[in-house]
Amino acid sequence: MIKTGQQHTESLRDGRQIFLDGALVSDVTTHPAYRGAVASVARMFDFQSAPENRELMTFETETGTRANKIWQLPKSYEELKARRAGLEAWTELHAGFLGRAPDHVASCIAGMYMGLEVFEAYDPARAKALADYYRYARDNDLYLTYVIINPQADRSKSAAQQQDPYLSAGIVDRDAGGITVRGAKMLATGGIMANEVFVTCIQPLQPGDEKYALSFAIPMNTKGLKILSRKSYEAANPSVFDNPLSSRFDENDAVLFFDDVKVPWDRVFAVDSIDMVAKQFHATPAHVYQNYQAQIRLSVKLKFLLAIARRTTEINGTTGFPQVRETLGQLSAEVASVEAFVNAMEAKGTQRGPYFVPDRNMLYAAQTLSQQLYGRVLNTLRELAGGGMIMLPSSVQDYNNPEVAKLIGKTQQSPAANAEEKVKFYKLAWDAVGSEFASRHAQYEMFYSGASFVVKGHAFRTYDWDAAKGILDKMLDSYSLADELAPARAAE
Ligand SMILES: Cc1cc2nc3c(=O)[nH]c(=O)nc-3n(C[C@H](O)[C@H](O)[C@H](O)COP(=O)(O)OP(=O)(O)OC[C@H]3O[C@@H](n4cnc5c(N)ncnc54)[C@H](O)[C@@H]3O)c2cc1C
Repeated sequence: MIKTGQQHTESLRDGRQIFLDGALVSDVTTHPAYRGAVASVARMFDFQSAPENRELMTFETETGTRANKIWQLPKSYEELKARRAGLEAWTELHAGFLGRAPDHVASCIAGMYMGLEVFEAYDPARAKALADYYRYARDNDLYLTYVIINPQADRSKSAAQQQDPYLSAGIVDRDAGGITVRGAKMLATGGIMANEVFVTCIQPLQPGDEKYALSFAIPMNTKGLKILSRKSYEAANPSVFDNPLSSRFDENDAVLFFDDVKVPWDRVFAVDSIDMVAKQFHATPAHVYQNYQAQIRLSVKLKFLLAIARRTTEINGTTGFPQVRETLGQLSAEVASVEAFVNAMEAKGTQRGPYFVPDRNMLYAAQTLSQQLYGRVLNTLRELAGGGMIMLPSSVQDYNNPEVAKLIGKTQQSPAANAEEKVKFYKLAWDAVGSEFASRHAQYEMFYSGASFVVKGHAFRTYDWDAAKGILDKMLDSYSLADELAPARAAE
């Protein structure tokens, strides 16, 4: 099934329990805190279902139906590239500002499915649940989010050692029908407008944490699932002209609380096994595929920010200054490096059984460097802009006052844009660089794939140290103290 925007939007009117500002949200699709983001996701579904995008966005499944390429299991380098083209086109619709657009968790579940034998070795019943779920989610074109982190409380203690044993979501009961889960998870980005959530734990669990070792997926309207939304930037910034990003791409992040939620066995992919919960990400292509998607998204977003940088200098008449050109050159090289990493992940990809998997170490190198890069890029944009992003009308309402509108026309001048164009551009630039929405994005890019020490740990573990060591050893082997002293000793 290939959903339209309308079909997806309707699917969200399902009685889910979202709490915002102390109240229960009755309809996420019309609520002023979320409707802009919901409409943006609807546009993505419309794009994928447009007949002219059929080849770009969809593929034929083994049963002869079409599905979005986000669910595809590439068998070759060429298929991986073709899948990337679909993901890139989709990302351009939101310029990379929907971090957990439907392609992220779909890539994770597809990656888990590519490693189905790991689940089969663990428990054939759980492997069947995963395989059935992959096909179900794909064939119903579901938008999935995930919560894979236990809530922050005392990070020096394990999940079981926290004061409240059900702070982190854990199993409280089980019977022939399934498991019952109680406790919280952070942070369901996009959870308010996803169809289902994949719940598990990616942080290393300790012996004694077995009840937190779970892996399952459930609909967002499951009884007992409470979605505790963060502050809505969209609600605070309803004008598209004033805040073109906050008003339309605030995907939201929510704490999920599982209030004795019943999960049927056919939705449970792992349980009780600390080992399997780790393996589902790292012994299958899941972690690689989900984060490969994230780097594709980031490369689109960085190109968008680079274009803002260039436009800023044109608007301000500074492009010709050598120092400014140097800054733009540096920025463009940094942005190109992320695209280069995506190409390298693909070019160095390897066959894993029937599937083609992007290179793990190239991915972790990209993640390590791009976590540091994002903040630097924002800072460079601030440096190029000066006060232009601040010297702006207070809101679109200023244009309703003829006297103020005239003064705006007089004071907003540029060699490359008229007053309205200049204001329009700088409001967008500020929303990308300096608004509360932008600040949350800086936090997102630093943390969505784990704290930096975690990501660097992956880079350390997967680097081909032997190859590097071989070069060093060859050099060391090419000389010795004995060789150096030999002529003198021979002459003695
Ligand atoms: C905007 C945003 C959206 C997110 N969306 C999602 C989502 O959709 N789904 C999801 O599951 N998660 C999501 N997350 C959570 C994200 O995965 C975590 O923030 C990330 O894994 C880091 O975990 P943490 O926040 O608990 O930080 P912590 O693990 O508490 O780390 C914070 C800092 O504490 C220090 N620290 C902590 N532990 C150690 C240690 N052992 N050794 C050394 N230093 C340490 C480091 O300085 C570290 O940077 C999101 C986070 C953000 C900010």
